[in-house]
Amino acid sequence: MTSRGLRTDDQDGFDRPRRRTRPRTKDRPDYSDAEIGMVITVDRGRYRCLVGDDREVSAAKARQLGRGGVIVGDRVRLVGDTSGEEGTLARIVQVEERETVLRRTADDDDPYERPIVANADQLAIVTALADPPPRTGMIDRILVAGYDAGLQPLLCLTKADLASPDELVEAYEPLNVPIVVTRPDSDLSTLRGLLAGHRSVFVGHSGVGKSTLVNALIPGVDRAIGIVNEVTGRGRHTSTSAIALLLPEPGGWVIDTPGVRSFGLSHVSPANIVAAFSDLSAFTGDCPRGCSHDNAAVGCGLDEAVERGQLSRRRLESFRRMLTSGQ
Ligand SMILES: Nc1nc2c(ncn2[C@@H]2O[C@H](COP(=O)(O)OP(=O)(O)OP(=O)(O)O)[C@@H](O)[C@H]2O)c(=O)[nH]1
Ligand SMILES: [Zn+2]
Repeated sequence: MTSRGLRTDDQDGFDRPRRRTRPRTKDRPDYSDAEIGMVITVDRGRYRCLVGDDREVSAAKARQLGRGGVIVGDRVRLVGDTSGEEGTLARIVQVEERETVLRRTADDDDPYERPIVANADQLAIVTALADPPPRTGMIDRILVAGYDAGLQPLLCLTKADLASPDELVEAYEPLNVPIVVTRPDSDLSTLRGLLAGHRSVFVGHSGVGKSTLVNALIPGVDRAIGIVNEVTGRGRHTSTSAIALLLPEPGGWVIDTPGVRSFGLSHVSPANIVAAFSDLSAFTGDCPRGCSHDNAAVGCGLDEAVERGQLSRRRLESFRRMLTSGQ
């Protein structure tokens, strides 16, 4: 792989190929026979990587990779001591091209993109039915980020012992998003089935029960459950990085992420989101150039499809509500 194949979120930090007369091999070392690992978590500049099936290697980032640029889910080339033995440290010299990147902006006025997870294919939006109360705006925004990143969404409604899921189920059914409802001691086989063979990122507000779910899905894993410390007033669960965890047979990965307060979307374009829905993109071919496809759009092909009876009004409304949350 050449360094031109790199896709990172911190391009400036990377040593881009420059035009020189010196032999190219000097500029672009060949790491194609370096070992490949998957980054499973990041902690204070140390990257824990899984090499092969069961070797966990701690690694630092080579200086040429600059700031940022390596995130959980990345496939990386490792050199140096990759034995994984206690006290050893390998070096990440290259990031393989990413299939997907889930990102958010801290808020919409802050255009700095914060990539969260690489190479996932499914996005589990975890929302509590109560405590904390569900916020559809937040669900919509995470959905938008997921569609933009090319991830299959999945809505996971927790704490059904505290409140009914009916209203939310009704609101999200038109989007054809799979919905799973859980409560303490619920049978998780439907959820397991949806996760099998996928790399699923779990995203949601703090306290919705992500860690509780992960613990139930993966025997032996001990994700800290958020209990507020009475002395410090802060949550005991202070992890700041995502972590990738292997699911038991039939396999797949869960990537648990720290709770988020907001989900900025200034990096997302409406065209990208429409493209994620084949039932809608079929009608946007005749939209005026640069059509925003939202309620304010004039001559939008989606409205015309509703007029002709080819698209349900409810479906369009629910799509537009989601779209508006991304602006
Ligand atoms: N009643 C009820 N409580 C739940 C359920 N699931 C989780 N909880 C409780 O909700 C609280 C928060 O759960 P966590 O699993 O720590 O939530 P989290 O989403 O991982 O939170 P962060 O780590 O801050 O992102 C804990 O006290 C759990 O015991 C549920 O289905 N019903
Ligand atoms: Zn349109």
